[in-house]
Amino acid sequence: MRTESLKLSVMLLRNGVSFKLSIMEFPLEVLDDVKAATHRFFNLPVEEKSKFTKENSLSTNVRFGTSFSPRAEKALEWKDYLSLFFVSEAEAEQFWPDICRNETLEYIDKSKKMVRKLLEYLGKNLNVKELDETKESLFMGSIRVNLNYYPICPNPDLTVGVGRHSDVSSLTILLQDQIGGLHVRSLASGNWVHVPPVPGSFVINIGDAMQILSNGRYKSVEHRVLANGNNNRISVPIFVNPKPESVIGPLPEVIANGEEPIYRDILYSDYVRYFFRKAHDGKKTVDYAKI
Ligand SMILES: O=C(O)CCC(=O)C(=O)O
Ligand SMILES: [Fe+2]
Repeated sequence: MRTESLKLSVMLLRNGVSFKLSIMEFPLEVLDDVKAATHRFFNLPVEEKSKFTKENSLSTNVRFGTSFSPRAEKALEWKDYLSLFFVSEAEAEQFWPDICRNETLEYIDKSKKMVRKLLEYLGKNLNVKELDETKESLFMGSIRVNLNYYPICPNPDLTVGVGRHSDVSSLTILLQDQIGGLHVRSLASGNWVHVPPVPGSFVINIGDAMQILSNGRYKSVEHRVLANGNNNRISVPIFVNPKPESVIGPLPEVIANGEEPIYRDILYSDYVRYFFRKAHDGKKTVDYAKI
């Protein structure tokens, strides 16, 4: 298998600075394979894809859909997606679409080492000495992968690919193709900054769960994707989340020195439910957890 070192750029960690964290081995073939699998799935006839809609899917962990929150949006987001919540290989074997299953499982599997490394690194700044079982279930207790497909949009000025939002994750590992269109909002200037596709790299987003667990020391990154009038685009984010049944709040290590908690303890699944009830709306969701 071809292995080449992978550039990691961590964006907007605290004050709008984007920098490279470390270099590690990652089989780039796995990334090519999951991107090809994404194209294969979305190229299926609509009857095939429709087997995985909310109404038809045999599992609540597998969902094909359009847009984000169609009933709440003023203009539909120009995006189709297949969302896969990972339970086990056996469950995936049974319910995930054959056409992209193995490639997606491999992508998750190969990403785990990198995720641990990133979380250990981020944890150090929070006085978290090691990723023991408790911390693991808070930071990386569940995994969701989305295969995103943004079709060419005839009127790209009238809508967006994805509206401005932050992710509910602790970390998001985002693989994008070469088309471009992802923007992040600089905390320092408030300006939108394009995240240019760099072959063989991931974009790593800090998500809301990390903001809450770190008592606001790490800020989740606001981002959006513009609609594109000329090209189809794909992306494949892995959302590294707390376990749905975890109670998340500022970590004891963070507030041990007397720091005032600014977030309350909330059930993670309640937070996620709240997030998905409304249209994308910037970073307001995280205020739900404020004291
Ligand atoms: O497609 C992208 O680059 C970003 C997708 C995204 O923000 C998401 O799925 O939450
Ligand atoms: Fe996102």
